[in-house]
Amino acid sequence: MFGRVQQRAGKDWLPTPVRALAQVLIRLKAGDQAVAETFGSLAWAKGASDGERGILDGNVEGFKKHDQVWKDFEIQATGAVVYAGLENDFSIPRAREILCKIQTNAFNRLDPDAGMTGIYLDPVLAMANHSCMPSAFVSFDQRNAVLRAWRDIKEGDEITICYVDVTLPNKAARQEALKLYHFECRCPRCKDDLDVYQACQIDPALPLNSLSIQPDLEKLRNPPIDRSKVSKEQLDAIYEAWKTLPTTEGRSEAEHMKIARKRWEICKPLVEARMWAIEPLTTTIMQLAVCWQLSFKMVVYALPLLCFVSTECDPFKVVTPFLPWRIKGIVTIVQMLALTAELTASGALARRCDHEGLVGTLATADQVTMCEGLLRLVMKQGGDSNTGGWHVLKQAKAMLEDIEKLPGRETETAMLRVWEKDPEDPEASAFFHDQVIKPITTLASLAPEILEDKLGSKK
Ligand SMILES: C[S@@+](CC[C@H](N)C(=O)[O-])C[C@H]1O[C@@H](n2cnc3c(N)ncnc32)[C@H](O)[C@@H]1O
Repeated sequence: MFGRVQQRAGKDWLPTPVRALAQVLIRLKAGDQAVAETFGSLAWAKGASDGERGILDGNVEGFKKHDQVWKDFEIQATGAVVYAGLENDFSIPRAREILCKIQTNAFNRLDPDAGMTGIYLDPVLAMANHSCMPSAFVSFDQRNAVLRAWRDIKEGDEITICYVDVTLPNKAARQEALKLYHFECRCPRCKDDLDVYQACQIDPALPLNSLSIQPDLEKLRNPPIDRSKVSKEQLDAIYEAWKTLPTTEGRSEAEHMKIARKRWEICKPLVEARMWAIEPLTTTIMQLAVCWQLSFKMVVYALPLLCFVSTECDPFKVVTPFLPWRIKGIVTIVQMLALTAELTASGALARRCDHEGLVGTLATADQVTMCEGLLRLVMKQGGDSNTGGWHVLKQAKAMLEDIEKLPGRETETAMLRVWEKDPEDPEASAFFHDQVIKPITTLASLAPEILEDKLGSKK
């Protein structure tokens, strides 16, 4: 098939849906029973009106209403049939219906590391309906999909998942992303158009954060924000204005800073309302942190920003602490702490950073214990959601093993091991709080001032 594409189109690749459709057709022709039960029998796919239609729903009537999409599907169906050499086996309209089934039921394999990396279809997982406040989520571990509870699920409760990026900023953005599923979401978040703070407050997963990098449940229940400073209309206007600015990908640090200052200016009302978890403010901060991580001059400043995003933004946006995004955020903090620990030990920290509060906090914190505590948290949160292949967890495990080999840390390691076994143990819990959570919270608290200093109008 790829040989034909190369010959006819001079390309060595095919769009993902075309490849997926071709795979279904080839399997059908080869007599694969499971594929026939899922997508429709061979007779049906050939055009017979009395053939079995398969268990998957394709929303064909819904797709037909979108002229352009319907035409694109025809081109894609033709491409799959022709390039697979199956012109004499399948009718294009039926191939197009199978494509509708694929589009309706396949997961975009959205990877926290690599972004979009193809699609995944499993007929059982495909039965889960959507909610923007789901009870479960699917994450990918190499070629496996893992369905995991987002919160406690009682027997008889519906298992729902979020079909789109759960961190999309508002109802309009989620509805747009859901367009091709042909339904209007009526979940509690959409019904009352709740923002992330309001949605977090009513999310049954909120208490799970007692074992997280943001264990202050009171803060999650009553966030210290001032909603009166920014209206709903303003929120939308900020998001729209932000989108008109150039993106920061692939830019030099100087160019990124220029754009970040404009973004900061646009986000001012959100900053004043301390609504850090509302987009586009979180992304502004996170992208700046990523830029600073690669900068010789600013690398130390990336640390408080990352702590800030992990404690003041992510828990509101993604309420469940063991979602890959949140775990990855913690591992990134550990990587940064490994660097600042080295700078602190060699005495180079003060030369690389002129922020007294930041230098002082790092000088008094036991950064290795912070790393070890965070890594044990990651292993606890991430360990059983995963079949073992996610490289972020492998990395965390390797870092933890390295720390365990360091001499003279027996007391700290012993205490953290007690915590890992029983986070409620009073002594171990107090140790974890003092040595890990407290310094992270202090580092995070420096971020607003650093951001204003580097991005504010006086610059
Ligand atoms: C992957 S399928 C889910 C399984 C489907 N309900 C079934 O019985 O085959 C996706 C389709 O289910 C329907 N659906 C999913 N979530 C929904 C929701 N929250 N409200 C209404 N319809 C929904 C939509 O038609 C959507 O295109």
